[in-house]
Amino acid sequence: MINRLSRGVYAITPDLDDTDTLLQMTATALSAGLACLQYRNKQADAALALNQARALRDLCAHYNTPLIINDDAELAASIGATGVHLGGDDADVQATRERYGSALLIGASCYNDMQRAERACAAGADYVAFGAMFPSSTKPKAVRASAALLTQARALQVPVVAIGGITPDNGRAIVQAGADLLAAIDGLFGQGDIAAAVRAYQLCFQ
Ligand SMILES: Cc1ncc(COP(=O)(O)OP(=O)(O)O)c(N)n1
Ligand SMILES: Cc1ncsc1CCOP(=O)(O)O
Ligand SMILES: [Mg+2]
Repeated sequence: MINRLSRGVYAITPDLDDTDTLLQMTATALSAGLACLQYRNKQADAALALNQARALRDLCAHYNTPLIINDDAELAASIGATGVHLGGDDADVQATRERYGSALLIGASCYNDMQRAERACAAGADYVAFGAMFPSSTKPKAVRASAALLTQARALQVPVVAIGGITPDNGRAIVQAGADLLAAIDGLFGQGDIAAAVRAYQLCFQ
């Protein structure tokens, strides 16, 4: 079982109804080398989410890449995903850890709040995520976080994820500030050449 994410590119899927398109785009990203994939589809009903999550589980297994399910620990556990990502409107980290034990890796949104990150780690989170680092076209109303917070978060001793408006051009400074993983939606799946975009983000870690 994967219990710690490697450094690198953390791709998050866009809201796509068309499962063939989702799988084709995601396979392209996976083939270029991701540290992690998150299935996030805020528009999907339960049947579509189950169908897409299962298909992504099989694809991620082929590429030996961890799959995180956004928002829904029950879905994550039921399909045998690596883990779940939980934010402020989602289930509590501690309750999720108590319910699923070590079966799920748990990631926690910490926005711009170091105390929230400390609480999440104390409750059993396996990684902490901060952001939005920059204006995000995907989530324009997201609160903004500073790069300095990433540096402080190193002390938590779990992988630090940065999210929100991250591009290959601004990502290097974010890695230098302390991010272990760069999470992106539009900078990857909004690009004409998804594999080239993954490789461009990878350069931020060199
Ligand atoms: C890696 C990562 N970081 C942050 C988020 C945002 O989670 P949340 O605040 O619960 O918002 P939604 O994504 O559910 O709209 C994330 N999904 N992944
Ligand atoms: C889910 C989420 N949480 C904060 S910003 C964001 C969206 C990230 O998408 P993008 O990489 O397109 O800015
Ligand atoms: Mg959420």
